[in-house]
Amino acid sequence: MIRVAIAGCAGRMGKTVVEAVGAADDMEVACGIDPHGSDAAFPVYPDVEAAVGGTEFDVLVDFTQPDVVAGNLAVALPAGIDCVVGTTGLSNETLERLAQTAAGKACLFYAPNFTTGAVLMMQFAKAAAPYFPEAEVIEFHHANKKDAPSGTAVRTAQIIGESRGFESSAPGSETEIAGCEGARGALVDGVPVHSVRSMGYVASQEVVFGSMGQSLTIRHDSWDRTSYMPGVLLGIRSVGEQEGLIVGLENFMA
Ligand SMILES: NC(=O)C1=CN([C@@H]2O[C@H](COP(=O)(O)OP(=O)(O)OC[C@H]3O[C@@H](n4cnc5c(N)ncnc54)[C@H](OP(=O)(O)O)[C@@H]3O)[C@@H](O)[C@H]2O)C=CC1
Ligand SMILES: O=C(O)C1=N[C@H](C(=O)O)C[C@H](O)C1
Repeated sequence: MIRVAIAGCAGRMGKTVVEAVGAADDMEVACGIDPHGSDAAFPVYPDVEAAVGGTEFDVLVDFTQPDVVAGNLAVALPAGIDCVVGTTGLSNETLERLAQTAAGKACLFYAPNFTTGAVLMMQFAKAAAPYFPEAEVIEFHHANKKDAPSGTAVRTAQIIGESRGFESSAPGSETEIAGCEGARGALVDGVPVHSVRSMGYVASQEVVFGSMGQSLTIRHDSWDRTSYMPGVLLGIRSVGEQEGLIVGLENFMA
């Protein structure tokens, strides 16, 4: 049995992870971590330090918020606890620094998106990028999302920037004639990224490539948070055999 602690267990993703872990044959919810607690059948602690002191567990899953996750990892990793992180907003440099605190005793696995569809969208974008001088990302999320742009959009833009190997001919975030600031999006690694927030969405993204006379649009939609659960469970099952920093679910997909 893999004993799993879930940080953010009372949140939108945390609740779904509690159900998925509880339904899996090879794992159990050891405890939760959330400032408001819950009426759950497992202990819920106010912070990770209290959880480490109060309950034994093998893996910490984190779906909290950008200003919380680094503190959680700074406690769990030096204690030798493998971490599966979905919380977005941490830079690559911060992830690398935190992974080093595990000193080879634990794995830090971060996936900006746990759906297979979004991973494939990013891989298709990587393949397309060298052939199109123009690329833009439009992401659509529910109105309660705290960060913008999304972690998936940032990762997609980084992949496009790395893969295309040339400077974009897109105008970037400037317009030739001054209009409204931000109309051309935020530039991430030379790729304009546009963030839409509406109660109508869970999470969607379009990657729009262009060259003379043609465009290619790659789109992914998450309609329900259960879409992330196979990826989260795969991460929990995989980290025990790993150490150091691993970024992206593609590392574990067969
Ligand atoms: N990688 C992926 O595939 C996905 C990543 N995400 C990311 O996961 C994160 C969470 O998203 P979502 O579930 O929608 O957010 P929610 O706001 O619904 O959930 C976050 C939970 O964490 C709680 N929390 C706040 N502070 C702490 C703390 N110090 N310790 C433990 N828990 C704390 C919050 O409590 P309170 O509300 O009281 O502050 C809340 O219950 C976001 O960064 C989002 O981008 C989301 C979906 C998929
Ligand atoms: O906050 C969300 O909901 C999501 N966050 C992740 C992100 O920032 O990319 C993953 C997914 O898009 C849902």
